Amino acid sequence: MSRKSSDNDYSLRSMSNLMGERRKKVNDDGERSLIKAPSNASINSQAVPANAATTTSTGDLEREARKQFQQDVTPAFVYVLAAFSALGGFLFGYDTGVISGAMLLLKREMNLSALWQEVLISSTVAAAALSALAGGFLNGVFGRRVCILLASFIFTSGGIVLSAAPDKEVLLVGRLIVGLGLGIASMTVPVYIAETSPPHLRGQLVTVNTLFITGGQFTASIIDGAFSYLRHDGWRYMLGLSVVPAVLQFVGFLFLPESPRWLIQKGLTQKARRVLSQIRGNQNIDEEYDSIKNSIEEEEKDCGGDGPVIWRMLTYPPTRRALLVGCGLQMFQQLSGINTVMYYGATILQMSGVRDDKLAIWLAGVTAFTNFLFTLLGVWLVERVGRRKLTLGSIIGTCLSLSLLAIGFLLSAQHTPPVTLHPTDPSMVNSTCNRHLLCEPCMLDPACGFCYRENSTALFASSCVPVNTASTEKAAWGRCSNSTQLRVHTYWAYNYCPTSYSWVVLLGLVLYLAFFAPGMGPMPWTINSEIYPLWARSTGNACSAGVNWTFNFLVSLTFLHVAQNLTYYGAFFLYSSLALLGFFFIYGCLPETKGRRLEEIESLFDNQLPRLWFASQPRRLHCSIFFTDRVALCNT
Ligand SMILES: O[C@H]1[C@H](O)[C@@H](O)[C@H](O)[C@@H](O)[C@H]1O
Repeated sequence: MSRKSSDNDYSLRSMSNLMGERRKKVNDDGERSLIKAPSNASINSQAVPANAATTTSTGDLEREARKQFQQDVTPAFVYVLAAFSALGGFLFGYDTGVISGAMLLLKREMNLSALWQEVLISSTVAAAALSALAGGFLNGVFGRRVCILLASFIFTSGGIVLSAAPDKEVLLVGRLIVGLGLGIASMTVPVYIAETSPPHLRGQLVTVNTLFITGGQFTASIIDGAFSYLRHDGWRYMLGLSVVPAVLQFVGFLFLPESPRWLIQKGLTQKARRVLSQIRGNQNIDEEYDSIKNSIEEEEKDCGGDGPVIWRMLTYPPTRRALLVGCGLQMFQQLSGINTVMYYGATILQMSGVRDDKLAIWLAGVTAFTNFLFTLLGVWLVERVGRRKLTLGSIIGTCLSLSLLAIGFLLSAQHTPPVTLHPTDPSMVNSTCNRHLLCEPCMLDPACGFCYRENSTALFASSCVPVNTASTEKAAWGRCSNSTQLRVHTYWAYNYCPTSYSWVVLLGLVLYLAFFAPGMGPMPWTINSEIYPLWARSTGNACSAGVNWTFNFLVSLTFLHVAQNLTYYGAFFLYSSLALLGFFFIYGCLPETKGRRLEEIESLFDNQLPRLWFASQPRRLHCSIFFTDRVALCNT
């Protein structure tokens, strides 16, 4: 280290220690409650006396210096912890994403009916919803580290069962096992990262977990694309490869420490001190240790009472409100339709003119990549603009782009091509396909597809014919059942209609991902990892993750039915309205948690829900976090 920088370090460290001493002194004088107390509307900028101006600017300097100091010495170990934990996020994304490509091969090789395909896809999500709830209990009793080890062990076993599955029943068992791992990992990893990160990096590091989720989804689509050429057993590699990150995480966590907060809660104070010094490098940990310990003691007094944690949470107003906000965020994340856009992305791109069916599997990758790319933007923004602004901006953009998507589908439906040929075949007698006179109703009927010819100026010779039950890539009979003929200006459109308005839909899709991915994608996970006090953290995260998986299950399972009943534009207008509802909910209820210590955040929920956010202005944040001695000033 150069002399200059070590001098710098030295002075910053002395300043920090000095500030620590001052805080400690105030604490010793019995003012400790002020760290937590200034939560309510009693403090605002006007309450600061006139002569506070100079104090404030000195305060700003001190604050900057302190921030700089913290940033300069954040030990690399914190990043190692976050990266190994976020492998859980990667597996979340990989295992939910890989199945769509694997299914294309599986349904052919195992002769899967539509029902079996649906069961194999949704069983994992349903198992995740249940195990996320159980994860709350496991986290509280055994700790975060054991739960992450357990999840990676389950992922490994699930991957092995899936890759070796001799029949569809064993496949189902494998998918259920993977779902159990998903539920536990999805609720534990954000909590572990939040509890081990320093406050100024917490949002960013927890958001990295969602970056890993979307990275897992993107990797899954690449692996799907690569192994789709391996017609025989390609799916075994797709499903089995998840074992690699799972084993890596398991081995890594054998050497990584437990969350210091959980250790203090369990009374393992010496061990907690050791872990804190390890993860904070050469920083002074006394202050952080005392603050965690004090808040646990206070929590025990405050939230007293007996009974299961969920009951105590529901009967104690601040945690009840936090739970409502956390679950609401997760519900609106899924109701904004992310997973329908993820599944439907390839079809949307097909509509925009990419006709090659073989490309479909790669096209899903484009959507996944866009989601990943914009989540990266979220990692950059979260500590700059804060959680609240980022989430609000994201959901309003999501709402508008969903409307644009809907308008694109509406325009396509209004200008849908007519059916001009009505070929007869004995099988048509019982088919619904010959009743459709336009492409739109033909496309919405899962039993039919649109077969047509096209030259550079027009579409002609179109018919609505039954789909081949073994493969939706061609028709059951006629021109579009013949792969050779399909190559020469004859096209088979299943699940979409050719349209000249596809660019509107495509624009809507890109804008949707650009708005959703930085905010509504990661923030529900990030915010949930910070809004509950320690005693309620595992249960709160278990409930909110359970809500996320439940709505994921409901939305993806009902999407095709909703589209059939309301048409595609109806479905996307519905998701857009739900996102608007989500905007009002977030506007009224979500406080800013950026930069606060986990121990302080509980006080943000002291107010009635719709007024919550007024209680979270940054000025008070600084009063309460850094200048305990000045809180008295702020309070006068
Ligand atoms: O935050 C994640 C992310 O946005 C994923 O792309 C999505 O598939 C998940 O359902 C969601 O929870």
